[in-house]
Amino acid sequence: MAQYARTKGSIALITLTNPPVNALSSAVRKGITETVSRALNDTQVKAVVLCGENGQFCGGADIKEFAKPMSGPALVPMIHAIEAGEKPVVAAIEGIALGGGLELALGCHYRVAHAKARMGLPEVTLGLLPAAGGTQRLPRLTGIPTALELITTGRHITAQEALKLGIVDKVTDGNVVDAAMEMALSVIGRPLSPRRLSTLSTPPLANLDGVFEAAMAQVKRRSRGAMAPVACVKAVRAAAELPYSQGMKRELELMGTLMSSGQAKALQYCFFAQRAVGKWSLPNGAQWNNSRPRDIRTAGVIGLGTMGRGIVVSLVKAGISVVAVEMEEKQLDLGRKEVTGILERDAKRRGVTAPLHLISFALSLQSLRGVDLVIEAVFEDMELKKRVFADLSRVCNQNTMLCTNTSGLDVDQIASVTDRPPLVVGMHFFAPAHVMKLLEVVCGPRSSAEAVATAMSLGKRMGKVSVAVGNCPGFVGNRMLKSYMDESVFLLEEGASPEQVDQALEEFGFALGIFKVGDLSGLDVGWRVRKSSGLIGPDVNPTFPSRVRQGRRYCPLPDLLCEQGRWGQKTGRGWYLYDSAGGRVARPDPEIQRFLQDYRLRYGIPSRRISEQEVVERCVFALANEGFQVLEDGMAAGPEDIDMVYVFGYGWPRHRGGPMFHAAQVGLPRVLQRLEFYYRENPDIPHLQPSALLRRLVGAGSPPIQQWKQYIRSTHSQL
Ligand SMILES: C[C@H](O)[C@H](C)C(=O)SCCNC(=O)CCNC(=O)[C@H](O)C(C)(C)COP(=O)([O-])OP(=O)([O-])OC[C@H]1O[C@@H](n2cnc3c(N)ncnc32)[C@H](O)[C@@H]1OP(=O)([O-])[O-]
Repeated sequence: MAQYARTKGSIALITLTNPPVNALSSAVRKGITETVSRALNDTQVKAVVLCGENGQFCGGADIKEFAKPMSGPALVPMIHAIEAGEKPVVAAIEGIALGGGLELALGCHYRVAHAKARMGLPEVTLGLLPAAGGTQRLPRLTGIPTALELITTGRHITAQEALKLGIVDKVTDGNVVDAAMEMALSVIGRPLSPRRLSTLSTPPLANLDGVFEAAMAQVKRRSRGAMAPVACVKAVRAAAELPYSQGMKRELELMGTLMSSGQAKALQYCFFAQRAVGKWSLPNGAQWNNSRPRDIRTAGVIGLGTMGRGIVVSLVKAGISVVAVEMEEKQLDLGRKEVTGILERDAKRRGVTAPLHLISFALSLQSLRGVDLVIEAVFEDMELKKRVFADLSRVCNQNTMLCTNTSGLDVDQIASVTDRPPLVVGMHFFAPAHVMKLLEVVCGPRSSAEAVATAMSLGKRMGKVSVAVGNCPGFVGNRMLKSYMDESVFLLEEGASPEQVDQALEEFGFALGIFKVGDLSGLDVGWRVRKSSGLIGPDVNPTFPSRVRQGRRYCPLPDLLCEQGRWGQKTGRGWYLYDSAGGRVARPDPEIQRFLQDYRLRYGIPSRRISEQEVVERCVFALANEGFQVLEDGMAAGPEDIDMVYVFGYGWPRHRGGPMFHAAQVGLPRVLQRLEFYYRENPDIPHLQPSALLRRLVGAGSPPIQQWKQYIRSTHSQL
């Protein structure tokens, strides 16, 4: 919808009205087409100002319409009518001008932006490209290199940067519509052809081939199999080599290859899933829009190890004052140095002052008496955590919320030693905590709606994607990861090599294969967890460790590596070899090949050729199968929650949507059939046995993922 008004005598003011972001739905496109035609034909009107309602210019095409057949006026001719019109049109950009919204503004003859406005062409993050002339007009305005960078990254830029790049003509701190009116009045009568971007030639560029080859190499390296960035480079190249009309044909052609692709569907699913997980609900009816979060102004963090430091930095960057506690002087000084260093480097990068005034460091829990919320990040040991929570319960004010950063221990057990179980939740951050976007908010059976609401909104303030999950061993992410990791080592037993498995998973789209991830995070971490869970103990024969533990198949390979001091990067050798302890570059280790051959011989395991398909299917389908079990156990509210955990916490390739979305895209009958096949081959691996929910969904004709919740029969949901 677009409103029309004539103001200042000769200016037509067209206002986009489609809350919350004035997306260019078919109704809005119809409204713009009609009002622009009215303004161009109204003899009283000398110029036009285009703006958006509610302090937002335009969030681009309506993503919700992509799944439906196209209706209403098309964007390209709509924008062309504005540009070709004989009256100057000024875009008044407030809030956001993104995607089709910026393309609309690029079709205008002048652009005025409010100082706080943000602009960009983020289509690539939706698996698409700017298909309303953005790939042809932007290069003509900014030149090729800038257009390539903005279109292949999809990043948002500030009004100041847009002014510097020549994308906007003026930036104002005042009322942007007034400023646009002023500009409109000032340009009446001036020639418009120099302002029609489509008629301009793209600024010439030396070494054109070199620039595009480098850009293509970079997007291929960065996007690990994603199609859209590659298509974006090709579309911008058309702007450099072809006249506008042919360039537009190329843009449309390339958009056609993306629009119906599985990747675009996956990325658009992620867009809405990321917003859906914020709309949490609990079995007792409490939910995101009926539970008031507390306003957290002060926080305490206990334990300044790797996790604690990252959590302090994230809290401070969210403007919260923090008391950072560490029991030992040496550890406290180390933590202070690290935290201050990270904040200063970050502030330098952003050209601001580091908010060091928001942090204080202390050696005693007493200093946490008055804070609103405490996050505990001490060593992953239940007894230690219980001692800390019992002390906190004594020291902190009655209303202080107590949160644990445990990565898998029972939150309710920790809560049980306090005087306030309803105010205890898990806030499970991912390393490095000031970088990784995922936050698992673990709802214990006694956690109150207020506590969950507070943790979820605090996560959002810290720039995290907060996902509410149930309290079970490993919660959602680590619980599912166990099946994936187990499958990867079982494949080594049967004949694969770490490089082969990692290569298959990296080609699938993971940033790093599972064995490189193991070496990065330290193989000794999992070793300690297996010891504390009783999987490894004095009863295990050290020379011929059993391959059956707790009644299921077990692979002792990782334990045998750790016993040899192969802990990964930190010791310079793990599944791979590194130049030195702490080395980062992984090289295949011939010793590992020999070690695996000896191991198979010793256990009489026939080695066989394992295909890339089998590697991916067994790892990724095992993950999804456990995901179905997590849903059935009520530990995640829906498939979106699981998928966002994996996209934001475990490096799952975003252009594949997430383990559950991927299973839906492959086709649930196929996933079921493959799992049945692998389970028949390996009856001693229970996590390959297809989950009841998967069977039920296939039985119901594989309904779309958005309807899966109806088929979940969780008897004891926690969410
Ligand atoms: C031809 C052309 O070349 C092509 C093809 C295109 O143009 S493709 C489209 C390109 N445009 C984009 O990629 C911009 C996408 N949007 C955003 O990045 C963000 O939304 C935001 C604008 C920066 C605001 O962030 P926010 O944090 O303040 O609020 P929110 O929670 O995110 O959003 C508030 C509500 O608005 C909904 N929403 C936002 N943008 C939307 C859009 N473009 N279409 C439909 N709905 C949208 C969103 O789902 C949520 O709904 P609900 O959950 O409340 O029901």
